[in-house]
Amino acid sequence: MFSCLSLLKYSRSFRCYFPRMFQRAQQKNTLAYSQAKGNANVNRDIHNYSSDTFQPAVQASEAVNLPSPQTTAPLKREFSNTILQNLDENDAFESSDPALPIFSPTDVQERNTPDTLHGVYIDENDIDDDFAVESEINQRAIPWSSSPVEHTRLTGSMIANANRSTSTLPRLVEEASGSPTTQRPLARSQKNPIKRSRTLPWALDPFRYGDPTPPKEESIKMEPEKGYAKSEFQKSSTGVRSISLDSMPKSSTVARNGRITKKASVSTTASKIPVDSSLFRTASDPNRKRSVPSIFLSDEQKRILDMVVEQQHSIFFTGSAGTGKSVLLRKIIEALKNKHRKQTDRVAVTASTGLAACNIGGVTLHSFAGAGLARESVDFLVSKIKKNKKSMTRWLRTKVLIIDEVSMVDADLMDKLEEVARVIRKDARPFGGIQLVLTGDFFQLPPVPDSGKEAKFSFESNTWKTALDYTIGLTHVFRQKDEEFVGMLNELRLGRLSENSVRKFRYLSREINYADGLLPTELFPTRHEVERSNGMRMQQIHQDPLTFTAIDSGTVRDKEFRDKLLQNCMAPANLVLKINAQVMLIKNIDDQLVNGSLGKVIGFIDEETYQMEKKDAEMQGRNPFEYDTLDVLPYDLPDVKQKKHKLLAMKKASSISTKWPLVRFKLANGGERTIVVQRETWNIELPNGEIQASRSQIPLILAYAISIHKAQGQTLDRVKVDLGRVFEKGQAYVALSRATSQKGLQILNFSPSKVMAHPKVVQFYKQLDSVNGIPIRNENKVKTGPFK
Ligand SMILES: Nc1ncnc2c1ncn2[C@@H]1O[C@H](COP(=O)(O)OP(=O)(O)OP(=O)(O)O)[C@@H](O)[C@H]1O
Ligand SMILES: [Mg+2]
Repeated sequence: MFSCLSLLKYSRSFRCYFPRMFQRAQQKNTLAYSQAKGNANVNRDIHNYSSDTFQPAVQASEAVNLPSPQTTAPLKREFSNTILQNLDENDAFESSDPALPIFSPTDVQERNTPDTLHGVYIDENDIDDDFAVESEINQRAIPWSSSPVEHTRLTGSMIANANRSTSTLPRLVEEASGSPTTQRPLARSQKNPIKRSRTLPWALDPFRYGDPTPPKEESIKMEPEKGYAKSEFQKSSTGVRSISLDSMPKSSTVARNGRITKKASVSTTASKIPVDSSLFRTASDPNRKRSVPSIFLSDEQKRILDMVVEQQHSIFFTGSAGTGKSVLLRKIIEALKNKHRKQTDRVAVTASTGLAACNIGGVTLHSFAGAGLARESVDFLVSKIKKNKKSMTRWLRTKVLIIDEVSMVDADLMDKLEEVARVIRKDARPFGGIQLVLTGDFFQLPPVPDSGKEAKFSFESNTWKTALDYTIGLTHVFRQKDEEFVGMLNELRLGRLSENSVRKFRYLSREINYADGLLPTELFPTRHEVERSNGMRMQQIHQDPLTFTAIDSGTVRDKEFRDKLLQNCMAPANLVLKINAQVMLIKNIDDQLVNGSLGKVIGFIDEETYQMEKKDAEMQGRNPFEYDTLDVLPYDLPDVKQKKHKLLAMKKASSISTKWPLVRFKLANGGERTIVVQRETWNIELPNGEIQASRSQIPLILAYAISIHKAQGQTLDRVKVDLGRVFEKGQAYVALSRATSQKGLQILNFSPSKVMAHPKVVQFYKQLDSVNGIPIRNENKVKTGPFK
């Protein structure tokens, strides 16, 4: 009788005639599932934060009686909540008040408008379905461009703009993708049943824990291939069931012996690269390396890649700043898109904030969901999504949902979207069977709460317990090579500093004089301070400014709305440069010139002048542009006739041609390279390939100052941080962990009270740690237990 009823409940006609009841039954089902899962999860999870990194710091802090975060927390919490309640995501860490990060009542009111509180989101009704797809025209690649051809592809209205301008950019058109077709909800493959075990038996890093000094040899031998090993559950002394990654089945793609060569790694190549004597590398240069730096994933990164792509597990991977989360995420996206290359809309690339989304070429989680700010009930959100074909299709087609910077996603949003997914996809499994790939570091910037509410971290959501198969931590810090500095940053991360570290951080207040004259980038908590600092520096340069205006395009035609989407983009709408201005590259160009590279504008140049100088230099056997500014060029020529000819040619060329900044970059190895910097593209792209908004701009920003919010994710060789106005938990850690070394870091107003870790986060990571203990590591071999 009971089973007959159950059958009836799930039959098609039952669904048709009693949809609410069906929905409730599904929810009940999942709730039961969640409860069972939740219980199982008491014993859950992984860790990576061995007591090596946690405990000594804590004890040391207690020993010297430093103010703990707990003692200062209530005041700060109140303070930061006041601010956070009234901010949108872009302004969350950037007050408009120069003195203090507090807002005036009008500011608060303005910022409190519903559509700004959660930053950018897409109202699907704003998108024109009938956006005309333009055909491919003139694919001529520019031979002297500093940009890879694929970065100069134009879309939509960009083409019209580009055609109107005198730009010599190649007129390429993105191949437009058609609207996705609605399909039946697809469940996750039955071949990959969801494993509900929690693990964190992570390999301790050979560099950090085995031998503190990196091996001298050219290559570092990683674990030998073990092939497919049976998943092996082990019981720790605390009764925790853990599964070792080492015993996870490995696919052939990543099970191969991982050999990381120093040469291949960005972080280790620098000292080996000779000073670039050719200075110019143009598209026609055979030696020119294109695209992003070639990075070989470490063994732990490869395993996560495998677990996501081949084994299709739902995963949260974390790790301290600089452990390569973003590098790994980009590889995961690439691999998943390749895997689903015929149906790329199966992979939804999203991030909690517009800035993070723009950095990975995705959309915000809100935009993906198509549920606006998602403050309403699940029923309301479901009906809203159902009314919009595009949103509906997205929910039905998505197989993998990637969320970057998940530390800034609120728990309530997570739970709502999880339920929405189940209801819309008519699939009672967590998140309607969508595979989740989450990444971020909860010790960095926290979620922005709704007005009047306290923000809850996503790890506090029910979804966290039910939808994730594994929580995995990356342990090897790539950004800093100095073990001592890594240790100090770890203590900072936890908000517990030893006396020794406090002394060392205080010592870093000293002035640093850089022989080459390039100044460190200053990081500030508020946007106002950033603008003031950059403005002041630019004023001191007595040169004519040149403004580079971004060419924006995309399927969103409403300019205001598109601007809003793009306001989080690292590339500004208007870039004002002057000769001698200090700039920072915001895209990876090749192995040497990467996001964060510092340089100085030495001139503005058009193609003809560039080619002419290159030719002259070749003929004279010298390096082209070996002068401080372009002004000296013609006068340096020995022959008067030649000089005159050149001046005339330059005049002619400059009157008709677009000029680009010629920038002399400082390389990590101490050398220099001078390149012409051309436009690159940033896209805000929906899973179906539709580019909602696109910005084509010179990949440079003024490097005198940037906000801590914008610096999140960056790697910087020269940094100056004033902690005087830091007001949010995680801010000091985010700011200081951008630096690659103590040598290139100056800290003003350091105080242990500025170092605040959220107690819930400390607890979250501590729990993970104390549940599973430390995996024992023996040489290069990872042991699966027993755990302490
Ligand atoms: N496998 C690798 N080999 C060599 N270098 C790497 C590797 N992975 C990451 N890196 C380098 O380490 C630095 C930090 O990487 P990444 O920005 O991905 O770290 P992250 O964990 O995302 O840091 P954050 O939390 O600060 O955003 C970058 O310079 C990156 O190029
Ligand atoms: Mg990152």
